[in-house]
Amino acid sequence: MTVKNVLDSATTVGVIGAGAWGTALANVAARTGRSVALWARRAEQVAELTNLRENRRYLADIRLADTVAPTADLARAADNDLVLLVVPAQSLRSVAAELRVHVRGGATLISCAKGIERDTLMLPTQVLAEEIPEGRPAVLSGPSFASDVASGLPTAVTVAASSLEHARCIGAALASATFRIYHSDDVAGVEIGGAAKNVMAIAAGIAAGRGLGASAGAALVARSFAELRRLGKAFGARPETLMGLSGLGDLILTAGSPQSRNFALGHAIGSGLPLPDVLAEGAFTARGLLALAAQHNVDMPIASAVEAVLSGRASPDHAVELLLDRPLRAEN
Ligand SMILES: NC(=O)C1=CN([C@@H]2O[C@H](COP(=O)(O)OP(=O)(O)OC[C@H]3O[C@@H](n4cnc5c(N)ncnc54)[C@H](OP(=O)(O)O)[C@@H]3O)[C@@H](O)[C@H]2O)C=CC1
Ligand SMILES: O=C(CO)COP(=O)(O)O
Repeated sequence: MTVKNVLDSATTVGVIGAGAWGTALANVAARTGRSVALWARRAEQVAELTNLRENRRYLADIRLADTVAPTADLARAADNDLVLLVVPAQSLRSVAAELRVHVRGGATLISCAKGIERDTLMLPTQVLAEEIPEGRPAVLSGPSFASDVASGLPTAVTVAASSLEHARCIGAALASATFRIYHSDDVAGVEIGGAAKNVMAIAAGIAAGRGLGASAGAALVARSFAELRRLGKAFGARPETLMGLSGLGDLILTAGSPQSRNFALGHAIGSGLPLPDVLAEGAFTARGLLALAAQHNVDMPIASAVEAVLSGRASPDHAVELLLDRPLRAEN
């Protein structure tokens, strides 16, 4: 498929994964007038989506658009020009491996997951390139809660691909009045921001749960961004990407809102409450993030504190003490 016909009005869309984000993105694609196949792995979920036109477990009170066709048939969702992969980062490889035989050569594969694969330290588009070499990988990321997007509230995200023209075409194919899509060719920059901000949002939640106050919260976000920027720079990410929607924008959203599942996990840890049973990608990415940082000689004390708490090596209070005990230094 050429980049040109990504823009074709006949371009078809498949969404792999019917959680909160996959369901919201299926509705987003449907807004452009396209028919969308939405794949869920469980037949009973497909039946519910088909009969109720609602995803009660993951995105309650939002009506599934009429042109979204739920399916348990992976081939049906994969056999499209644009395929959005919206499963957790740690499941992406196994899903992509199954998908490969069904994908059209040259199909655009858009990773919508935010994380780092634990065993390989790969970013999601690297996993896609390895598992489906016939596809053309891209990433969609930015500050965007599924429920906001599905409710039609204004949202802006970034799509990145190795070719800027490819990214532009994807953006043009999926954008709508309330879903603005900026384009970029800084794929690693966009993916690092999305992975790191989830870990930082856990730190912000822990601080809020411990009652450390708004000033500490702001300091934590600023110093979290310094860590994200240092790691991004080591990967060759552009400063405007890191300061843009997928970096600073998403950090501000998730580290500042109890609506974030990563923040909510941190808040529960900090306040000693039962942990919420939701997908908090930062918990699966913290260790990989630190391993990548170590490979690049990048200091990430906040991410390190989060990992120490998650692995049980430090209590939240001890982690805070360690951060406050660090030597005073120039701000960078
Ligand atoms: N929610 C949001 O606001 C946003 C989420 N994202 C990212 O999107 C990704 C998905 O998140 P989200 O949709 O919110 O997560 P949810 O927890 O809402 O849903 C996860 C979905 O993935 C499915 N799934 C889990 N494991 C597998 C597997 N091994 N094979 C196939 N399907 C699987 C689940 O199916 P089942 O029900 O059968 O377990 C479920 O449909 C994450 O990386 C997240 O960071 C990005 C931006 C916004
Ligand atoms: O990535 C998100 C918003 O941009 C969703 O954040 P949570 O996964 O923390 O809910």
